[in-house]
Amino acid sequence: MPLLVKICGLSTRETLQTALDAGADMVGFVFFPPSPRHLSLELGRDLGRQVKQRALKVALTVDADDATLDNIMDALAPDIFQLHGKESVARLRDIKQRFGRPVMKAVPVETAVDLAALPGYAAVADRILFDARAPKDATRPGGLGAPFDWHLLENLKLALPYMVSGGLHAQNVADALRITRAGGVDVSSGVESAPGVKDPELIEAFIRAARTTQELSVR
Ligand SMILES: O=C(O)c1ccccc1N[C@@H]1O[C@H](COP(=O)(O)O)[C@@H](O)[C@H]1O
Repeated sequence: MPLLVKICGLSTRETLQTALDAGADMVGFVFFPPSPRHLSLELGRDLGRQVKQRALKVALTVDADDATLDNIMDALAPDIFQLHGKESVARLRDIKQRFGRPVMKAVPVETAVDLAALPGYAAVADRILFDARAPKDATRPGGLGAPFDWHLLENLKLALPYMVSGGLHAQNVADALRITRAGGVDVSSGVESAPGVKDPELIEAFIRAARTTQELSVR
């Protein structure tokens, strides 16, 4: 299976174009007001049009209600929802039924105990995204540039595609992939010069590093 590379938190036409031209498989748009990457619906609509099916459009939400998801559907027409809050298995099922889109459930990881939630989610989600558990006083549950202990996933057996995120950047993505054997990687802070400010060169370097790892592991 080819490696999936997702660049998340894009908020300008220029950096979205960089991600598309560099070959991102998924481009993520954040709809969560406390985030420095939060998009208005109008900007989401504009950026969504620019994608032109060159990558999958991912709508990142955190415990969003139906009205919010309705608005995002109308503006962005996402290919997949990334649910990054405390959404229950039942809520995942509701969202899939109501919106007819696949869902990627973010699972926060700090210790092995956090993996106990997996069987429930795996029965409904289309994909799992492992991210570092945010500190209790954090203003958001992700996008903090912090990694988790990738060795926790070393012996994972999951009959579902999964991606890894949290504190990734061009210099550590190879190690993350080697240890976790994930089918995809997702980055936000590691391709920014400041919170919410994407850096074109860092985006290109990240995608290049991830693809190089992929080529080496195929040989
Ligand atoms: O990017 C955000 O601001 C964000 C807000 C709320 C939930 C998740 C968020 N981002 C996601 O977090 C992970 C890790 O990001 P980072 O590379 O460590 O900055 C990634 O999946 C982002 O999509």
